[in-house]
This record gives sequence, C-alpha cells and structure tokens, in this order.
Amino acid sequence: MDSNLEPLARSLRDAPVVDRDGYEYFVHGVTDGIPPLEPAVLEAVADGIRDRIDLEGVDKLVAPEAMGIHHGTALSIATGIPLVVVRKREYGFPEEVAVHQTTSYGEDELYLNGVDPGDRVVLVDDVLSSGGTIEAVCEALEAAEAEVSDIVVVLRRVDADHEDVSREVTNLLDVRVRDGALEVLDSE
Ligand SMILES: O=P(O)(O)OC[C@H]1O[C@H](OP(=O)(O)OP(=O)(O)O)[C@H](O)[C@@H]1O
Ligand SMILES: Nc1ncnc2[nH]cnc12
Repeated sequence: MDSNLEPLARSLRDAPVVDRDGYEYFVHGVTDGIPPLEPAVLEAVADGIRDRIDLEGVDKLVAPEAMGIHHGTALSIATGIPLVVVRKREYGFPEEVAVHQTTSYGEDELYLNGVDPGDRVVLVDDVLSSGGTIEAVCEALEAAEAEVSDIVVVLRRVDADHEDVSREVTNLLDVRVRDGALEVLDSE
C-alpha cells in the first residue's frame, strides 16, 4: 500500500457499521465527517488523488453534496482548480440540469449548475458503492456538454455490486464490510 495512505487505512479499521434498511453502512470521517476527519487525512486524500490522475488542463472539479465536498475542497485548495458542488437543491437557473440519483440505500434529485459546455472536469466523491451517484452526475455532465477527464473516489466498496457503473473509476483504497466490521484492502 502507498505509505501515505496508511493513517487513513488504520483509521478505517475502527469504523462502526450501522444498518440502513439492510445495507451495511460504515461511518467514517471520509464518508460522513464523523468521527472528526484529521487534516492530515484530508491532505493525504488530496495528494493521493494528485498522484493518480492527470489534472493538467482541468477547468473544474465537480463534487456531489454532501460527502464529496470536503474531498473536492481539499483538492481544489491543493491545485487551484475551482470547485462545483452538485446540489440536492433546485435553483431554477436556465442552464440547470436535473438528474435522478439512486444509491445502494436511497434516492434523490441532483441539480448541476456552474459547468459550461466544453469544460474539462474531474468528478470527485467519497465512496463508490452501487455507482448510481457517479452515473447520475455523469449523465448531468453529459447534458451540460462537459468533458469528464477522470472520475475519482476515495473508497471503493468491493462488496457492493457496481451494476450501475459503466465508466472507469480511480480510487485510493478498496474496502468491504465483513462480519460486521470494515476491512481495508489495497487497491493497487
Ligand atoms: O455508489 P452509490 O450507491 O451511489 O453510493 C455512493 C454515494 O452515497 C453517498 O451519498 P448520499 O447521496 O447517500 O448522500 P451524502 O453524501 O449526503 O451522505 C456517498 O456520499 C456517495 O455519493
Ligand atoms: N457512508 C457510507 N458508508 C458505507 N457505504 C456507503 N455507501 C455510500 N455511502 C456510504
């Protein structure tokens, strides 16, 4: 494993797992903001993303609310690339794109604003489970006529069926829930 990710990996091993209507949902700073997310972990996430994807010529980072925001923010500060947040709130702006998001345990509407035709964007999120969120945001980016250069998440749940994902997704660590506990696997 990338030694820079070891503090993150260690902290994940203690993450509590709660039941969300039959879905084993782990709770961690990366995915929930609780327990508190150490600045060093956020910095390691931003560095890990910069090591893995090419950010040259990228116009905007795009992060879905809520839990993509802190990772997108850390990366934006580290790179100087502006951040767009995909909201669960409608604004009614003329160019707004609305899409339906289905996750492993729920659904919502997402609203994209602030991305212009021809923008080269990187999509950033905390976790990939079913892939429904990534597919929904990609659909919105396609409607906005943006070019998605990379999709990156901090954690990929290898125990979830990524049936909705038809695109390549880069991640920092692989995780799974087994016997009620979160396990970290190396993604490389
Ligand atoms: O791969 P998927 O099955 O789509 O799951 C991943 C998504 O689920 C969570 O978001 P959620 O919409 O639950 O809201 P939150 O970010 O506000 O917690 C998470 O932040 C990802 O965006
Ligand atoms: N916070 C979270 N914990 C576990 N699995 C998830 N899938 C989506 N969000 C998650």
